[in-house]
Parts: sequence; structure tokens; C-alpha cells
Amino acid sequence: MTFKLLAARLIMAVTVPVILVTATLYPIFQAHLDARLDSTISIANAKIEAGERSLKREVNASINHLLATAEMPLLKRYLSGVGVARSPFQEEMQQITAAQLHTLLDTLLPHYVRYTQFSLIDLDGRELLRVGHDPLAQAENHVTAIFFQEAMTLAPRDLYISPPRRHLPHESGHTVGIAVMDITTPVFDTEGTRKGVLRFTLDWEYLAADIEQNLAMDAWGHPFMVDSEGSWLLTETQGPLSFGGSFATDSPEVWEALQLRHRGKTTLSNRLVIFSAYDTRTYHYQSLAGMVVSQPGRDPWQLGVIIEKPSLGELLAEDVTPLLITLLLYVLSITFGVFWAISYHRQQRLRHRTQRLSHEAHQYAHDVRDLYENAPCGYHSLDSDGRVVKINRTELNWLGYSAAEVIDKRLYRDFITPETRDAFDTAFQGVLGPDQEGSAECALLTRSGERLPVIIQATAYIAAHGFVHSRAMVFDLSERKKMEETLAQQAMTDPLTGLGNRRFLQDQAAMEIARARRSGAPLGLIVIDLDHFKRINDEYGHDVGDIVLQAFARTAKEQLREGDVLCRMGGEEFAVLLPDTTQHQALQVAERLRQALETSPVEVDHELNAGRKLNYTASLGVTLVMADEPSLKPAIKRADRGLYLAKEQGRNQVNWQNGMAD
Ligand SMILES: Nc1nc2c(ncn2[C@@H]2O[C@H](COP(=O)(O)OP(=O)(O)OP(=O)(O)O)[C@@H](O)[C@H]2O)c(=O)[nH]1
Repeated sequence: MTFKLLAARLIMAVTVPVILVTATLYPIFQAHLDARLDSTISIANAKIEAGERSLKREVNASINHLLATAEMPLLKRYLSGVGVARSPFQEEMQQITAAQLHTLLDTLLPHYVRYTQFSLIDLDGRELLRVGHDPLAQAENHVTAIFFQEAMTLAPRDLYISPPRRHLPHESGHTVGIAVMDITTPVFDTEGTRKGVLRFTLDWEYLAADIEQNLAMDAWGHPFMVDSEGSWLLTETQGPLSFGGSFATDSPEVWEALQLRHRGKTTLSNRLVIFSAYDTRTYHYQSLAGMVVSQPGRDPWQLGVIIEKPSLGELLAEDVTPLLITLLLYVLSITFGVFWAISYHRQQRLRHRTQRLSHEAHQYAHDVRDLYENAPCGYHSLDSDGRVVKINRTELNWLGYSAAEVIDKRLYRDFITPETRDAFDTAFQGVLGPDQEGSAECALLTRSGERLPVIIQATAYIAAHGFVHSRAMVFDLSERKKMEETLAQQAMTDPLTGLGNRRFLQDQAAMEIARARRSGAPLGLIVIDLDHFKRINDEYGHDVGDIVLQAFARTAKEQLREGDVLCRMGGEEFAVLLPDTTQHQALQVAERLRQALETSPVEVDHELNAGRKLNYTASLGVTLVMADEPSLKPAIKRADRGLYLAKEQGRNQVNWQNGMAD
């Protein structure tokens, strides 16, 4: 359980800092990435613009050359001789002019790398003149060519620009075909008569080289240039497309994006396409050109670059410092988290342990309090005045008071019965004195008026400044007293008959004698002895003898008053104390007893006595206890003498003995 908790906290300690650090750093890196992207876009736009400018500049210069050439008097003079009947002289002059023109153009060509060919075409599409890198090429008829047909409809200074095209290798065996584009303008003779078309063929790869160089942005930039039909216009050799290939098929998603706008940028998953339209027809050239036309459906071109969006990895790879700082932050935050988790876990364990100990301490305190409050003995503490400052529930229950009624309100000695109060006071003085302890056996007076015998054992609680209070244990003695009483009772009772024994008789006699002395009332005494009891034992057995003795006790009690004291003196001899009884009355009681015994045979289960009861009798000596006699002894002596005489005289009779006679 504890390990699981620690593991959960550790996971949290790692996860939370990682989330926090990531949440903090992510916007920073994102902003950094956005800035990098913005700067990349700016650079790309600048490069696209530079590419456009470069292309425009080159084409522009070529147009100016074309128009200037078309305006050359030498050319016009040459054209004036074309298509007209000439004299031999004029023919010679025409050939000289043609040679001069050819020489001029031939001289011009090597100075401008971008040109591959100059050609002058007559109204029938035949080449009048051609200067170029492929001098062996045979003259062509261009009457069906678009550039020828378009140029033939143009006014002076208007011009036609063809889309770049692959210049096919000539049959002569030149196998290298290069990409070229044509710019053409109509030409007129000195009279202003249309005489044909002047065409400059430009090396497209030379024109586009700048674009490729400008847009190849390190490793992540991929330049492109396509016409409005999706034809690839670049001559790169590394890419999947060669000049004239279908970009629309090769990169359909980029092509689709290019269809929507002429300028701007589009995001394709992790790539960014930045592009701009280039329209040869609508550019305002710094030239004297009039209208510019081109092949229908091929303009505008799209010039742009595809770049990989910068990634966080690239960014961090460029500069490891942020990466190191980030890692440091993660390590620090995770370390802090783990440290927190472990210390928190320890704290929790400590807290649980403290709570458990506190709980145990509370439980212990509760147990101690419970033991104090509900102990089988009373506990109390008294201040030096004897006032109750503390008392347990057991003792309060004995007394019948509540704590509120007793504590700080009552003196403990008020709960002690007056008879035992001295003993308590003495013991309490002992606690306050040098012995610092005391004990007393006293009785508590309860609220309901009952007396509760107790023994109080107390000691003093002494602090540095002296006596604080007493500490007393109070034991209930009522059970013990009852037990003592029972034992005392048993000590004075004859177990066979349940009558008091000789000791009991002496105790009772002392009281009755004292009372008789106080009251002056006569006190009678009868001593009874069963007749021939030995014979009963002998004949019927000891058990029957016991039964007879018990029957005697019952019969005798029936004949006596409540205050009379019947005791067994021993063996088959009994005595009766008769308080407040005169001689006459005593003799009457004795006689009544004798008769009752004589007429109360005992039912015994014995073979000798089958179906019959056992008769028995007793002899009785009677006397009065004299007022001046200190004990019962003399009276018993007299009664015994009377008994002896009764036996002597035949038994089953009463004999009176007068005390005065002694
Ligand atoms: N069964 C029984 N017999 C007892 C008990 N105590 C004394 N005895 C008997 O009582 C008899 C007393 O006999 P004796 O003193 O000779 O007197 P007696 O036989 O009564 O003769 P008299 O007194 O002269 O009439 C003895 O045999 C005792 O053993 C007792 O608790 N139970």
C-alpha cells in the first residue's frame, strides 16, 4: 500500500513538472518556429522577386535588342530588296547588304550568351538569314509555326514571346537539345512595307539559371516554374522532372494549390509552397515594345519555391544551447518533483505515525480514565481543607450524587457517618502530616440515607510547593461485613437444628440480663434435656436421633413467643431464655413445652417402628435470672439442678428452682 502510494506520487512528481515545463516552453519554441517560418517566407519572397527581376531583365534586354535590330537601316535596306525584281547591280548590292547583316549578327551572337540563334523570315515563312550555334541546320519553312503566324499579324514594335520549348537536335547528328524560347517581331523595309519576321532564339536554361540559383534555398528549398498548362519550365537535372515534364501530374496537390491564386503561400502538411505568377504579356518592359502577345493558354507562369517547414528538431540542432537549457529545466523540475514526492511521502508516514501514537495515547488516557471512573473501588482526592477536588463515578454512584454537586462544593467528611467521622479525621490528619498517609474504616452516608461500610486508604500527593491533594482509594466493605456477619451467625448456630448454640445463648443472655436490669422485668430460664435419648440412638440409630432433635426444635419453637431465645446447649440439652417472664409464667411455658413434646411423636422411617411414631419426652429445670446476677451462669446452674431433680424424680416433668434459695 505504502509502496503503491509512493509510486503514484513519483509518477505525479515526474509528470506534473514535465507538463508544466512543456506548457511553458512550448509557446516559446512555437513563437521561435513561427519567427523562423516568417523569416523563411520573407527570404523566399525576396528570392522569388529576385528571380522574376532577373528573368524580366534578361527578356527585357533581348526585346530591346530585337526591336533595335528590327529598326536597323541595314536590315530595312536589305528588306527593301527582298521580293522585288533587281538588276544585277542591285542583286550584287543586295548580297553585299546581306553579307553585312549576317556579319553584324554573327558578331553580335558571341557577345550575348543568352542568344542561340537569330533568324530573318520572309512573308512566305522561308528563312532569309540565320545566324546561330547550329550553322549546319537546314533552313526551315515556318509558315505554319505559331510564332510566325502571330508575328505576321503584329504592328511594328509589337512582339510575340513564345513559351520555352525543347529545341530538337538536328538531323546532322547534334544530339544535345536545349531549351529555348523565341521572341519575334514583324519587320518592315525602308518604305514601311511588311517584309517578314525577325526571330531571336534565347537560351532558356541561361535565362532560368538565375531563378534556379536564387530559389535553391540551401537544402530545404525546392524551386519550381511551370506554365499555366502545368508544364515544367526548369532544366534541373537533379529533380524528378526534366524540362517539359508535367508538374501537374508529378505534384498534383501543389499544382491544385497554384490554380487557386496567382500569388501567396499554401501549406501542405509539413511543406510550404510560396509562389508568384509571372506573365510575360503584362509586364511593362523598359523598352519601346508595344503590345506583347504569347502562345494562347501558356501564360501566366508560376514561379515559386517549395520549402520544408522548419521543425523544432532542426531549430534545436542548429543551436544546442536551448536544447541544453530545456534538458536542464526538465532535469531540475523532475529532480524537484521527485524530492518533493519523497519528502511528502516521509511527512505523510510521520504524520500517520504521530496520528497513530496520538490515537493510542488518547485510547490509553481513555482506558486510564475509564479505569479511574469505573473501578470496582472508589477514588477521590481532597484538598488540604478536606474538600473534594476529584471523585470517580463508582464512588459518586455509591453516594448517589453527581460530580457537579460534589466537586469543589462538598467536604468529604460530610459523607461520613457521625460515628465513624473521628476515624476519618484521624486518617486525614495522617495524610496531611509527615507520614503522608492514613487509612480508616468508616461508613459512608448515602443520599438515600443508607450506610455503606468502607475502608479508606489515602496518601498525599506532594509537589515542589507542598501538599497538592490527597489520593484515596475507598473499598466497599458491605460484602465483607455481610460475610463476617454470616460467619458470626454460623459460629453461633447449631447446624443440626438451626437453633442458636451455647455461645449465642451467652450473647443473648448478656443483652437480656442488661435489659432486664434496666427495665426491672423478670427473666426466666428453662433448661431441657431429652429423656433416655441414648436409648433412641442405640435402638434406632444416630440418624433417627438427629431427626428427633430437629423435631424437638420445631415443636419447642411453636410453643414459644417471638422474643424467647431457644438454644441448643449441646447433645440433647437445650435452654430457653424467657424475657419479661415471671416464675409462674415460666413454669407455665415449661409445662406447656413438656406436654407438647410428650404429645408430638416423631415420624421415623425404621423397621422397628413400622407404621408407628416415635414418642419421646423431656425433663425441664426452671428458674429466674436474678437481678444481681452478673451472668447466666448461676441461673443455669440452678436450672440444671432442677433438671437433675426432674430426672431423679422420674423424668418427663418440670422442676422449679428458686434463685432466692441459694
Ligand atoms: N443422635 C444424636 N445423639 C446425640 C447428639 N448429641 C448427644 N447425643 C447422644 O445423646 C445421648 C445422651 O445420653 P445420656 O447423657 O446418657 O442421657 P440419656 O440417655 O438421655 O439419659 P437421661 O438424660 O438420663 O434420661 C448420648 O448417647 C449421646 O451420644 C446428637 O447430636 N445426635
